[in-house]
Amino acid sequence: MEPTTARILILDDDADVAFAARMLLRRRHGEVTVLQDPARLALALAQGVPDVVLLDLNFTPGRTDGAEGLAVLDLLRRQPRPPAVIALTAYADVPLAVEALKRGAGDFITKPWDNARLLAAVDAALARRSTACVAGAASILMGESPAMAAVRAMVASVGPTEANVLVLGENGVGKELVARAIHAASKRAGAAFLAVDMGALPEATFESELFGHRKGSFTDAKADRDGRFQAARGGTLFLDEVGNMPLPAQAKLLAALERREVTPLGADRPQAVDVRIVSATNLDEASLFDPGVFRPDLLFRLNTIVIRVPPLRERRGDIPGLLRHYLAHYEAQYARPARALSNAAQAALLAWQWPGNVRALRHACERAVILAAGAAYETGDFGLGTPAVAPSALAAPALDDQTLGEVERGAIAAALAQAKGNISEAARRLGLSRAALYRKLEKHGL
Ligand SMILES: Nc1ncnc2c1ncn2[C@@H]1O[C@H](COP(=O)(O)OP(=O)(O)OP(=O)(O)O)[C@@H](O)[C@H]1O
Repeated sequence: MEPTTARILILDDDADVAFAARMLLRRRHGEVTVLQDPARLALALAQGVPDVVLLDLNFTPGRTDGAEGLAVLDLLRRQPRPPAVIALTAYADVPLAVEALKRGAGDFITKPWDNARLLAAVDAALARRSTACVAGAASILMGESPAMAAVRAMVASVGPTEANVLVLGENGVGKELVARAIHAASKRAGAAFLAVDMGALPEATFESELFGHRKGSFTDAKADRDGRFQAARGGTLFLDEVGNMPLPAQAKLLAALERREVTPLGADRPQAVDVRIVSATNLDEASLFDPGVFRPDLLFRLNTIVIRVPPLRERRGDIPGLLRHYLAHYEAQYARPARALSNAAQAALLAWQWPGNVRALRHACERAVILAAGAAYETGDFGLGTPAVAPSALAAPALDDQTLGEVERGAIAAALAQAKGNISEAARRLGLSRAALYRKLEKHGL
């Protein structure tokens, strides 16, 4: 797999830990640097702000209060374009990790980590980093269309309640932004918002990830560990891609939601949980109501309120505003001159089907800002690509005539067709994380 161009910084005083993380991440990412002394961070930042920082919260041996790490986190968050931060904590330190989440870290990993989990966390951080920049802006959910106004009105009215909300919509329509907006409008806004990709949780570790475990409950359980339900205590747990969970996992989630308590693996007593559940899926409603795909009793628990976010092609009135917003955003980010849209480009972008919705529009704007060379943005700068490939055209062509890129494009298109457009499922078939698959979809204009 080709490495990404992401810049990753590991801040950890433990040389062995930093070395292990660097070796692992270097296989997948372009630039991975290590700093063992936080005093040298200012100098490192002056040379460029990384995309992701893995931040140990305690540097001085013997210190466990996390004050040093939290101070570094504040410094990172004050950067003009702050990096995504993944806090590294000792296994017993979940309260400290939660404090880091409240102060702007995007995720946390407990040491010793699971390699697959660390790689997935970095991928997710890279994908979310851009969202976080927008989330910081005043207008989180942009769009002048009546459909978006209705979504915002729903968010404003259900946000302050404790009702569970299910957000429905295709990939890239803004479901996670809606979930964040609900959290921001709720009484829990000061506590953590924790997103979990339910479609990507392996069945074997599902319970321990969500509900935690006790030392010795399985071979690798070297210490007690809280799960996501405990970590989001007092806040909002965002169950993303909830429609992609296998049925046995659905039963376990249902039991936790019904009883409002979870039992960590190996524990003899359940623990009460205090989380508000917002979930999202890109399943169409026919599949969602198919008991062979999704348990009706679980659906009943999750969908107290349903918010449907329509695809961008059904609210084209939002396109001009989103284009203006993201072009200006990337012009500022890449220090590029402000350009107007040519009339032809404006017409083409308005007419485009946007199969990847707002995410694709956003990436198209980034690409145009980087590539544009003329006085105005032209259609070609946006790399709209060819319309979706028909599944019938996906029979594998002879390898001899193809470049590696074409083979990759074909494999991705075939996996998407087999997964009926379900991104998590296609990513699983390809052995990629969702974030990595999104990057490849952009690259190939799919
Ligand atoms: N209304 C909006 N205003 C501004 N930006 C938006 C809007 N909707 C989506 N975006 C941007 O589009 C991208 C995708 O949004 P988001 O991750 O919320 O979509 P999603 O529906 O949760 O996607 P997926 O189903 O793939 O998880 C993000 O970068 C987000 O900032």
